[in-house]
Amino acid sequence: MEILVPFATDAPKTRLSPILSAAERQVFARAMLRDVVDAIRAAGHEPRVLATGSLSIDASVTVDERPLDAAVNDALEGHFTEGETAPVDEAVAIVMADLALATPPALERLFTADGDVVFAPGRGGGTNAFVSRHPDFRVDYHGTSYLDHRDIAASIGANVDVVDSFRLATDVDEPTDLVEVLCHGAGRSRSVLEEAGFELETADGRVTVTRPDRVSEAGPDERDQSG
Ligand SMILES: Nc1nc2c(ncn2[C@@H]2O[C@H](COP(=O)(O)OP(=O)(O)OP(=O)(O)O)[C@@H](O)[C@H]2O)c(=O)[nH]1
Ligand SMILES: C[C@H](OP(=O)(O)O)C(=O)O
Repeated sequence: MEILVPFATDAPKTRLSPILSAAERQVFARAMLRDVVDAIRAAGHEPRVLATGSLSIDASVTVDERPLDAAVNDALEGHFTEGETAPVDEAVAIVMADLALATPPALERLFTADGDVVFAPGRGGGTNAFVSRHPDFRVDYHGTSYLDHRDIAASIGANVDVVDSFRLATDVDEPTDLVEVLCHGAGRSRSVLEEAGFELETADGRVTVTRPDRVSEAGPDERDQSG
């Protein structure tokens, strides 16, 4: 199975800017990417990173500067048209790079599920990962992409399966998502947060993350600029 991991190299994870500086977001995004690559490998597959720019990582990297949909759709099309001899039933998977909780067993469930298109939906309406065995399936990310992708699958007559997985549904987009990494994560993503001083905080029965040694009026980016 061909497995692609899209990755935005410049200014990744902007929604984490309230709690991570630009430089920290670069480090954290790369840590998540490496955890995802490792989990895919441990599930028995060799992924290829589909990046917007050059990237130093121990994995195959294809650079495509175009926006996400264009880059992924070109890869999907190429997968099914590449060479007359390519087996028509060979699957291709797209796994997002911000699935910090992804484990080999969770990925294996996705990779082995039946269906022309198999989705691992993300919390909040996104499409965190999918497998396609249908040559005409194309993506339309952002917004409620999971619902849009189901519509696209229906429009081409593809049968759909869905993998219900907490680990694959948890993409790390917002500051509150760091709670999940500290609660359930392992590997580099969690280590980066711990080394940056993040801790879980429980107040009034709610769990958030806090960074006791960095409490400041200024946001992370402002702190960076002030040195
Ligand atoms: N190849 C490629 N990957 C992208 C692009 N935009 C986002 N990604 C990747 O797609 C996945 C999901 O994207 P988002 O959750 O929006 O991540 P992001 O763009 O880093 O985060 P925000 O800036 O907060 O939206 C992540 O693995 C990103 O690295 C793009 O234009 N090209
Ligand atoms: C790419 C996008 O990611 P999200 O913004 O939902 O994290 C999506 O899954 O459609």
